[in-house]
This record gives sequence, C-alpha cells and structure tokens, in this order.
Amino acid sequence: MLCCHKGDPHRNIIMWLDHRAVSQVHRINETKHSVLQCVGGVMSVEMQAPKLLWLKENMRETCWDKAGHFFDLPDFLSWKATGVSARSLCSLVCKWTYSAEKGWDDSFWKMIGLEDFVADNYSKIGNQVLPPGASLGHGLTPEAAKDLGLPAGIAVAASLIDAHAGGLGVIGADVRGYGLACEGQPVTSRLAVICGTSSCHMGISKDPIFVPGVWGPYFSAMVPGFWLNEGGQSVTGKLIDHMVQGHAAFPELQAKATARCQSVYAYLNSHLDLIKKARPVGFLTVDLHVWPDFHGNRSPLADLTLKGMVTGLKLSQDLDDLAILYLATVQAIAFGTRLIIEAMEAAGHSISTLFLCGGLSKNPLFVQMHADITGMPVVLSQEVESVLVGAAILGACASGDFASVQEAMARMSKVGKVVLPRLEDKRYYDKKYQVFLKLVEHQKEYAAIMKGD
Ligand SMILES: Nc1ncnc2c1ncn2[C@@H]1O[C@H](COP(=O)(O)OP(=O)(O)O)[C@@H](O)[C@H]1O
Ligand SMILES: O=C(CO)[C@H](O)[C@H](O)COP(=O)(O)O
Repeated sequence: MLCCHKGDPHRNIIMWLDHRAVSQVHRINETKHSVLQCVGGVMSVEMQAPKLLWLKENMRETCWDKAGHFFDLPDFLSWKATGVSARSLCSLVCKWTYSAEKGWDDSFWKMIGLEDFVADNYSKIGNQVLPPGASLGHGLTPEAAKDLGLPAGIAVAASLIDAHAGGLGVIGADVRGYGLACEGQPVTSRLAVICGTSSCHMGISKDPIFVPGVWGPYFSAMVPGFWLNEGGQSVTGKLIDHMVQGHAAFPELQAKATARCQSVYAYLNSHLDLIKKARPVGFLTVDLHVWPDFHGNRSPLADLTLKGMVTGLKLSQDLDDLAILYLATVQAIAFGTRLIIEAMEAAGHSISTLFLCGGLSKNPLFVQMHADITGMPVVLSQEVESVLVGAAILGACASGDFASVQEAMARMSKVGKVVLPRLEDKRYYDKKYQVFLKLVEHQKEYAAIMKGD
C-alpha cells in the first residue's frame, strides 16, 4: 500500500497483485544486485521496489515528489491506529529488501534509480524498525479508538503481513495425539499454506536456506529466531472464482446453489460426488489438465510471463463440464504447491505436514486435493480465521500477556481437524503431475517458436 500526501486521495493505493511494474522489475533483476539473493534470485513484480520505481517514473509530480510516506498495508494500519510510523521488520524484510542484520543497502537503491531514499535516510519507507509483536507508542490514539469503538490506549503491536500472521496462527499448534509425522519433530517440518485470493507457502528453518524461485531466507520475519522461506502462487482463490464465474453454466450453477442455500463451491463439490460414480472424485480429470499461472508464476519458476493453460476441452458446456473444470483447477493449484515443496526440499527443507488456512481452507475439496497430491496430511485449525489468530498472538505479546511470540503461539493455536492423503490414489496423481510439468515445458516451447524467425 502506498500513501501519498497529496493527489487524488481515492487513488493512493497499489494493490499487491498489481503487475504494472513489469519494465521496472526487469531492470531491477538485470542489476543482479546481492539483495536479490534473498528473494529467490529474482524479484517479483508484486514487491515494493518495482512499484516505487514505477511511481517515480510515471507519477513524479502528482505522487513521488509529494508523498509523505510509502507504506505496506500492515504498517499503514498500525500508523493509523497509533500515529507511530515505525515499520514492522516483517514487511520491510519480506517486501522492501531490508535486512534484519544489515539494514538498508544504499547501493541497491542507488543502482535502481531510487537514490532519493538514501538521501533522506529512508524516512519515507521506514528508518525505525520493530519486531512483530512489539508494543507501538502509547497504543490506540483517542481518534482511532473513536473510529473503532474501542478504549484509547489499548496496546497495538508492530504488525505482520496477512499471510505471515496466518502462518504464525497455525504453525506452532500442539499436535500431540493426532498421530502426525511432525509430532515430536522440530517445527521446521511444518509448512504453513495460507490460501486466499493468492496462496503463500511458509517454511521455516534454523539456518538460512536459499531456494531458487522462493523468497527468503528472511531472518525473524515470521517466527522470531527462525529463517523464513516464502513460496507463493499469485492467484489461487481468484483463479477458481475466475474459472467458475466465467463458465457458460455459471448462471445455472448460481440458481441451483441459491435454491439449496449453498455456496457455489459446496454445490459443485456435491455435484462432483454425484457424477464420480464408483471412482474417487479426483479421477474425473483423467483427460482435463490445467496449468494455473493465469497471472504469472511466483514460485518456484519466478516467471511472470507464464500464462494459464487448459487441455482437454469439449464442445459441451453444461454443469458437469463446469464442475470438472473447477476440479481440474483445484488440482492444478495443489500441483503448484507440490512443485514448490519439491523446490524447498531440494534446497534443504524437510517437510512432513501441511497447515492450511485462509478462505480456500474452508473448501473440503481443496483441502483433500492438497493432501492427495502432496501425499502429506493437512492440519486445519480450530479457528478457521487463522490470520486473525496470528494478529491476536501479536496483540497478546504487545499487551504483555505473553513473554514471547513462541509462548503465545503454543498457547493460542489449536488443531481443529486432520485430513489424511488417500495414498491409494498416488499413482494417478503422479501421472497427472507428469502431465502438469509437461504443460509448462510445452508453453515455453511455444514461446520459443513464436520468438524465432
Ligand atoms: N466457504 C468457502 N468455500 C469455498 N471457497 C471459499 C469459501 N470462502 C472463501 N473461499 C475462497 O477463498 C478465496 C478468498 O479467500 P480469503 O482468505 O477470504 O481472501 P484474501 O486472501 O483476499 O484475504 C475466494 O477467492 C474463494 O475462492
Ligand atoms: O503478501 C503476500 C505474500 O507475502 C500475500 O500475497 C498478500 O498478503 C496478499 O494476499 P491475498 O492476495 O491472498 O489477499
């Protein structure tokens, strides 16, 4: 989020999934600057440096020269709540190239043409940095308290990015008694997957691990004292909505779901159960395959030019076709998670259990497909809004209820349900995964053919 001092107050935000800064991110990546090592070797177009450069190059007079501060959303919210413009270590490290050990790297900002920040000692993007959970100023200001209907002075914590708050809300749960492979193992064997509009894959380690195409290692950016690697998929919930809502049978689906007082996804899931006959539901996509990068690939390919692909379409467009296309899309997202996990494991992570949260974790089909396709058990939290649990953990630390984030995590995250993989279906998913990998290989070949003379 970027906040301008003057200009149109209704248009002072750039959304996280905004991809306008393509030319800027290419130039940033061409510098091969050492800070890029901590974003998987390639900076994402979604990060703040390319967006800032875009603003300087395209809105110099109306925004760049006049802006008081440039904020990430969580820092903007804590500033509005307390009047304190200190930034969270999480946002600066994960999105703005700040290093927990070395601070800002002047040479990077100079090299990409944003030397202005160096000259004014980073006052507009943050020169006071606090660990997530630290108490900010004097808490909620009287003005913010009035807006929120809360007492003034309530403790406000230095924030976490939403995905990181979700990770904090699930990854530390006590798993004793569920027979999970991660029981009695270090917390580093758990991968938190926060699945909403997009998905984020948060793995932690005791020592820094460099995973090509996966962001990090970021020290203490999620769990204090641990390094964080963050994989991600730029559109997941958004992709499912897009595929379903854009289908010719969507009006029929909507009418039928409304008549049953169900969400379209609950209706589709029960429709798939009806048409699967005796076979497992996942087998309905034997000849329908999707590559899910409709908005580029964030991890592990780090290629924003990639596009979505569907193979196996027929002339019919009825509710069965919609349901099967929806299933193939859900599966494609789960295959994307498998690809990210493989990249993380190849670099040194050892992951045995997934902890899912976010809007998509409310969808039982999405959860089961993640278990089946990765071959790992999926833990769902008791409190489905785990991002809010993460925020509450930070608040509890800021108000002094817990001495450390780790202690608050262990006490406040709770396992709700465990979904096991159907290992008997493994061979089928292994074959579909082979096709999945071929799709991207072929897409790259098409691009090369079209580039040739
Ligand atoms: N009850 C539900 N059943 C199935 N899918 C859901 C449900 N609720 C939300 N979703 C999916 O989750 C996505 C939004 O997730 P959410 O975590 O709310 O978003 P954000 O990441 O923007 O905070 C939607 O795009 C939708 O696909
Ligand atoms: O910052 C992120 C990753 O670090 C998330 O992608 C961001 O929080 C947006 O999430 P969503 O698109 O699901 O709302």
